[in-house]
Amino acid sequence: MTAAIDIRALGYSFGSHVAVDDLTLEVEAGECFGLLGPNGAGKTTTIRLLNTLLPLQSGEVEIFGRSVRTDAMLVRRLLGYVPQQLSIEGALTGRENVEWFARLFDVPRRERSARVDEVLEMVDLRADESRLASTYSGGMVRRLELAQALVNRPALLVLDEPTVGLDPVARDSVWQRVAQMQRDHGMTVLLTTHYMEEADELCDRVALMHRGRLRALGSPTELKAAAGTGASLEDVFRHHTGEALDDGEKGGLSSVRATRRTARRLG
Ligand SMILES: Nc1ncnc2c1ncn2[C@@H]1O[C@H](COP(=O)(O)OP(=O)(O)OP(=O)(O)O)[C@@H](O)[C@H]1O
Repeated sequence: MTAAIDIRALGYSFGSHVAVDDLTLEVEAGECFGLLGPNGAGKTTTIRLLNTLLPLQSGEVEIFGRSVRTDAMLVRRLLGYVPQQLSIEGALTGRENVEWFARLFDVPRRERSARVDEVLEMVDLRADESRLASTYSGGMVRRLELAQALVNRPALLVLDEPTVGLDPVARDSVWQRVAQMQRDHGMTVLLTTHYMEEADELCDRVALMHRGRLRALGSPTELKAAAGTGASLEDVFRHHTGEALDDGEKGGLSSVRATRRTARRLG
């Protein structure tokens, strides 16, 4: 069966700095797959390579058998993407934001209105669709971004740190939506998160990245069992790298959390 994501010997450098180093990884169709690691591990670079936002330097990536190198337009049609940075427009209403994406992704004109209704329903924002997005809470903004990413009915949903900076209730609500959509639509989901307990609960398999390299790959249960009795995914990471997960660069996890917290409300 064709893999949803097939990454082979992927490498990417910013000048002399190696961000992704010989990464080989397959994600199966229908899987919820977590890419985990501290700041600077190379997760966002990997995601930007597979969603065609960065050009490949070395290695190959195929999405459902389509090469990102030669079939970039087809790959984009297969993908929904929620980036780390906010991607919604505060001066538009929630509904207008989703309509804008529907146009951008060529959802046929006569289907647009029904599709927008459908995704706003999925993320529970129908009642608030006429409010300006600048009045939304952080959790509502993230759910609106999910609706945008889903409006072209992607086979693969890619989420880069979708819940960092949100409070536990808002995080839970975003994850519940993702899990439900995956169940209901058989979508493949690739996500990055700093929240190990969530990765543990949601992901069928995870890859631990550290300094651009793959350090461990497997189901959370397998990885934890191999790291010792009672081990958590944090322990698994320490076991494979000798470092704690929040020992990354740029001030580590707390600085990213702070960044997202300030970005929580638009306007
Ligand atoms: N545009 C850029 N120019 C130079 N270096 C970059 C650039 N983008 C990323 N890097 C560097 O490449 C490495 C990998 O960064 P990347 O953003 O992929 O990591 P990450 O695992 O996603 O971390 P984070 O959670 O902070 O986004 C880091 O050392 C980072 O500083």
